[in-house]
Amino acid sequence: MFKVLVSDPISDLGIQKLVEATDVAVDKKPDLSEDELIAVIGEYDALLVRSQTRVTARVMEAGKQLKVVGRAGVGVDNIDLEAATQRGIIVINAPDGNTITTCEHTFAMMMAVARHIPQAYLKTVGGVWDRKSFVGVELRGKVLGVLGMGRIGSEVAKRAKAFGMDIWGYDPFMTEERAEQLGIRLSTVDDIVRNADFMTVHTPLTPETRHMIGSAQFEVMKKGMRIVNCARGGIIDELALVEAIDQGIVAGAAFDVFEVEPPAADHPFLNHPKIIVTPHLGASTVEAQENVAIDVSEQVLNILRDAPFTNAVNMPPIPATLLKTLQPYFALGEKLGSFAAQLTEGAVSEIKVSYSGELADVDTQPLTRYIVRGVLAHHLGREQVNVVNSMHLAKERSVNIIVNKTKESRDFTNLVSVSLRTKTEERLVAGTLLTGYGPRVVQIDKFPVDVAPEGNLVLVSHNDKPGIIGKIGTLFGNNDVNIATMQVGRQLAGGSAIMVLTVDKAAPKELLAEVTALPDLNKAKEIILY
Ligand SMILES: NC(=O)C1=CN([C@@H]2O[C@H](COP(=O)(O)OP(=O)(O)OC[C@H]3O[C@@H](n4cnc5c(N)ncnc54)[C@H](O)[C@@H]3O)[C@@H](O)[C@H]2O)C=CC1
Ligand SMILES: O=C(O)CCC(=O)C(=O)O
Repeated sequence: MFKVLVSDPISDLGIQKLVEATDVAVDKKPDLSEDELIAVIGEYDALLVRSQTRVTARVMEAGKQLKVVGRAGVGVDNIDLEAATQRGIIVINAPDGNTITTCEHTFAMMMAVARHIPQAYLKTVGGVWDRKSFVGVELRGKVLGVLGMGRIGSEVAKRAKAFGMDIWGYDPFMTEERAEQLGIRLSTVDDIVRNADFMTVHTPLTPETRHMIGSAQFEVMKKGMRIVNCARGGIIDELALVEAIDQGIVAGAAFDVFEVEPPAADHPFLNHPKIIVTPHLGASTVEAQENVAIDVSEQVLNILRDAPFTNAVNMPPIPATLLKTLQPYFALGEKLGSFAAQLTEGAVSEIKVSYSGELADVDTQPLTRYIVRGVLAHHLGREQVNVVNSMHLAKERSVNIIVNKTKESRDFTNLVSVSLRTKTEERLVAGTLLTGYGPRVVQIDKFPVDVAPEGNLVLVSHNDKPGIIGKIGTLFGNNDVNIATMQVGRQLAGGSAIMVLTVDKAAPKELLAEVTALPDLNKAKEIILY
């Protein structure tokens, strides 16, 4: 008999299939503290959660029988994925079930902020008949900026059209064709910030999206903008937003999510007259909670019964012998993918992977998944993309994947090359495993190099002229950024060349701008490899 623990409020109807299964016993224990959960988790095979239960490494460690953690919802930021993967615990989510519900909540918030509904309600029930203080604005004819055009962002855009809004969208994976299909204007964050009347965010929280709207954006923002966040706290800098409202830049904001949940009693959003809030209710409808619970229950049953399953957000099993051969390449593959993604500008439409040398004889599919993960995770977030779902996510975004194999591998026993195609360019990064040295990047575009793919790198493209290295070294020194290694690659003396620097800390944007402004410099770009 399998034992399943449900530790958050999850729809009864949704988990009916689990409850009725003759080989499963379900216990519901909501509101457990971490220690209470640790005390009981040892006897369970599966754990079902929403967003309240924090499934930490300690919980996983105590879950000696635990085979699967099911998240009834999208975001898995309350689950320690690394710890789960290390212990072979499969983590699954239900990515589709709450899309419409969250989109509708976004609209509820957008309309509430446009018409001051919560503020007017409070006054009216308090006995004050005040019609002057709450003059609102129409949605019709206004520019709506949507940051993140995935499942929820796309549904928001479709509905906003019915309100007669002019929709400007930004997503690193959105192509012009997709924007045309949706009838929206493919835009940039900067354009949206400068032109939108309403802005809504629908991205995951990643190092790249954290504070993507902060003081720099508020400084140039269109005056009178109204901002909605029903995605994740932290995408918009909370303190900078309050300042922007108080300075009259932002007219109002509606937030369903907070950087820390629940927010402290003295959080500046609470009691602010121009900010309305809900307690992370985006997915809280009867329908969505049923949908996500049904999806996740079905997958949990499949996993417990050893049947095929979908929507795993961490590692799948790979046959032991294949794993032995491929494992050393996984980190290299993911880093090459990430390197190539950071090098490339615009929406990626094709990922071409070539395996040369000894890799030509083995099933490289699991490795391709790592490479695709590296490419996609740069924009989608590492917790959202894994080796189980990376190919599926690429397909969903119409990214074509081509794999070639050849026994020939120039001077290396093995060579993995990853090239990414966008509408305007094709960029290539190739790497190898060198015995005794580990992963190395050996080619960037047409230039041979030899670089360890880790930490903070700066890639400089320039003309091969005397004195350039010295000038760059001086600028880095002046900015207190220590250069650990420097590699220069060129094809012909005096022609175009690249320089790859490994640096001890992130290079500030201003420094990169100074380097780019040097004579004979084309571009300086930061590449971060974890
Ligand atoms: N408030 C709530 O209760 C709920 C919140 N959510 C949250 O909403 C967010 C969106 O969910 P979905 O649409 O289902 O996810 P999704 O994965 O379908 O879409 C996210 C999109 O964000 C894009 N993106 C990544 N980095 C970006 C950047 N720097 N700039 C612009 N776009 C970027 C991705 O390319 C992707 O298309 C997630 O954070 C999710 O956790 C989801 C459901 C309920
Ligand atoms: O379970 C919930 O209500 C939270 C939903 C959510 O934020 C998500 O699915 O990402």
